[in-house]
Amino acid sequence: MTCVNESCYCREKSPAAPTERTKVAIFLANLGTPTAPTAAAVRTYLREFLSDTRVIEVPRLIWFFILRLFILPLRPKRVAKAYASIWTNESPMRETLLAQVAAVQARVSASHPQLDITVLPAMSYGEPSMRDAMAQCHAQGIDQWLVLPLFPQYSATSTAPLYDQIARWIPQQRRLPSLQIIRDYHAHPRYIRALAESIKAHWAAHGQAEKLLFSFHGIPQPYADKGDPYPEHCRATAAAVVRELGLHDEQWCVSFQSRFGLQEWVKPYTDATLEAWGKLKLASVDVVCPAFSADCLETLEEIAEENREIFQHAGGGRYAYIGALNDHALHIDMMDALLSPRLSAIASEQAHGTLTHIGEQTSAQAALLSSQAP
Ligand SMILES: C=CC1=C(C)c2cc3[nH]c(cc4nc(cc5[nH]c(cc1n2)c(C)c5CCC(=O)O)C(CCC(=O)O)=C4C)c(C)c3C=C
Ligand SMILES: [Fe+2]
Ligand SMILES: [Fe+2]
Repeated sequence: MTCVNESCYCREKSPAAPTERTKVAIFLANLGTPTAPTAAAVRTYLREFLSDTRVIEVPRLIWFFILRLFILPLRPKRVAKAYASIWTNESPMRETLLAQVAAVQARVSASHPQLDITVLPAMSYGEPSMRDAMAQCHAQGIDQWLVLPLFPQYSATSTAPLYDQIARWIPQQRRLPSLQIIRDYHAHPRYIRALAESIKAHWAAHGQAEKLLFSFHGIPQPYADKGDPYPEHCRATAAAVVRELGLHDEQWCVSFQSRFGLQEWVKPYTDATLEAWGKLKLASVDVVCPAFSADCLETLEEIAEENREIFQHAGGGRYAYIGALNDHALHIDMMDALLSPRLSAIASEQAHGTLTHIGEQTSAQAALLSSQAP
């Protein structure tokens, strides 16, 4: 690999061009989903998911009994039915994650041919697991890892479990990789643009509703009170998209969906908002769910079906769900934009070995050097 800067000192002084391309792993990580739309598979999934202390902060012993006596015996049957109603050959989330992996693999391999990049699917709960993905990269001797959790807004309940899994893996290893985790991208211009364009495309095809509802997955209010920045990230995402769309205040609203358990969650609630709008005889509403990078149970069933029923039963008119970004080209562009600077830095290191890149000196440094030249 030769340096692109013709005047660079590394062209003469750097070690011989490496014969092997640096191996890089990109982990595209999402929450996880059951392996089948059956009560047994949903039980296995919920047991793992709801045993995570990041997700459930109830004291362990109390939660052990609630989970085993009430939730795992009762909930899977009902939730499996909901999964069955959205299942294709696969869980939509897993199917989309695999499509995203294939699209990102094609994109980054083309844009960084000097690197040997492997893009892998990974999930916090269920298969393919983050643990297995890490083991695979380790076995292949991949020393450069980039982790992209597909949660645009950071939450201790969604993003942090991936950090935890990596942190638990680290003490078991002797040879550790170089590691970068992209914490969030809730205000990244490419993400905002992808969302705004998907909304505009929906309006072009179906017309614009009276109101646009940004419905985000909720978290319990006490978690936010203790410092989880997630609700602020959600509001910032919505405000940025609204700026891009040029909407007035009365044309849009933020709400939070998917409550679980008895405690208070971040408000306003999506179902209560839609019921109130229905009672006000709102003629039309569009709902978009920016926290979900892939369509899943919470969008295809809860938003597209359950909440439509709530709105229209209360007296509301036309109801449309604007699908997640999934593997749309602008979403893949966004992932490429998040990854590319990091890949370029690795490629640059590969080209230069450990040398400092003096070709990138500031003009002041350059002037000083030339004035000192004999
Ligand atoms: C206290 C419980 C939960 C918190 C906190 C929570 C946060 C959270 N979740 C997502 C994204 C998804 N959650 C999904 C399903 C789901 N979520 C919970 C509970 C909490 N989530 C449960 C129990 C379930 C399973 C379904 C059910 O039993 O109701 C999904 C869908 C997965 C799928 O298979 O399709 C997603 C996606 C985020 C982003 C988040 C915090 C910000
Ligand atoms: Fe150089
Ligand atoms: Fe959830």
